[in-house]
Amino acid sequence: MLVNGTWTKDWTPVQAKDDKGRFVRQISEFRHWITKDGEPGPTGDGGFKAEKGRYHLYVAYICPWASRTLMVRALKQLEEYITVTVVNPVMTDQGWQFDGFPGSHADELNGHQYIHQLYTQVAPEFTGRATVPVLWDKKTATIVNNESADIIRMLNTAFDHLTGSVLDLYPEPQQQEIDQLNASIYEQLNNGVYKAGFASSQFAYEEAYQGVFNMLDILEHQLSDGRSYLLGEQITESDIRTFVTLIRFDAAYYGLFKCNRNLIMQMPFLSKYVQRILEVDGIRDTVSIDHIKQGYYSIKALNPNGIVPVGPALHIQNIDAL
Ligand SMILES: N[C@@H](CCC(=O)N[C@@H](CS)C(=O)NCC(=O)O)C(=O)O
Repeated sequence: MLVNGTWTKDWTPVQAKDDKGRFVRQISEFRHWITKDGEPGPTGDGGFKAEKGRYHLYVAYICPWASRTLMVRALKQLEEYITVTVVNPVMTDQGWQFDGFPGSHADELNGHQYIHQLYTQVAPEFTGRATVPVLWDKKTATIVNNESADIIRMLNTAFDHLTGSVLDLYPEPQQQEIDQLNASIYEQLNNGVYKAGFASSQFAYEEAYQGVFNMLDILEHQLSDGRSYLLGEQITESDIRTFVTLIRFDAAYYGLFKCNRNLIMQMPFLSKYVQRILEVDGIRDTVSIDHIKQGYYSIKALNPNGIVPVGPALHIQNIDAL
């Protein structure tokens, strides 16, 4: 991580833990919003008007938080509006690195070797972890936002007048329901798998494991009435947040993070749901199972020899082509 703008060696995945050995995630620092007219959003400063070609996303295919921004970019037809750089999936002792792996890119925009250099370019005294996603403003050469929850919400509306997109992932009448569902999905599932994987006590691991499968059971049940998406026939933010964890589950979390009561492919409604979302236009391109496996299994603290398991055989259609 960066301390007063200087990279401290020996990257470790655990950011902080509480007195019971629970994994604690860092709060994101850059919180400006792109808006239709450049007016300030709910947090941060104004000046970030929606414009074609002005903004850029730095992402990792391994990262569920970054992937949700890619999903919304695809669903909201923003591919022509926001450019993307994908980092190398294998974490180095200087964190995320550019280039050198099939499917990853050089940093053509800023010419850096590591993501942490973006942070110090903008904030020379930055202290904290250099995370992806990073939403970058090419015009003012700064970080707009590094919190994926904000990024997916701003992308849902800010460019609609330019793109003509009518898809609303956070429709007004369902906002309360979506917020409630998102909160439990985040706590028990999205971050729950990390809490299981990075637990530093048996207690913290088991608590997280229970949460993960409790949430999966709830979602499996919710889908069992035949609905297409969690809240009905319309895809929403909650589906995006759920999908990014489900698509990584069998390939990485089941093994590496010890979330091993069962695979997602053993849960019939959830497997069909994953397949359904994967088939939505543009989504398949946001997933790389190769990056996911290589990336997670390169976390030395959990897998010192870096051996990547061959299985499990994934029963998701066409997943091998990803
Ligand atoms: N709150 C952030 C979390 C992002 C995050 O934790 N990203 C991880 C990858 S999955 C990261 O970049 N970690 C690098 C590090 O911790 O040094 C978001 O949702 O945007």
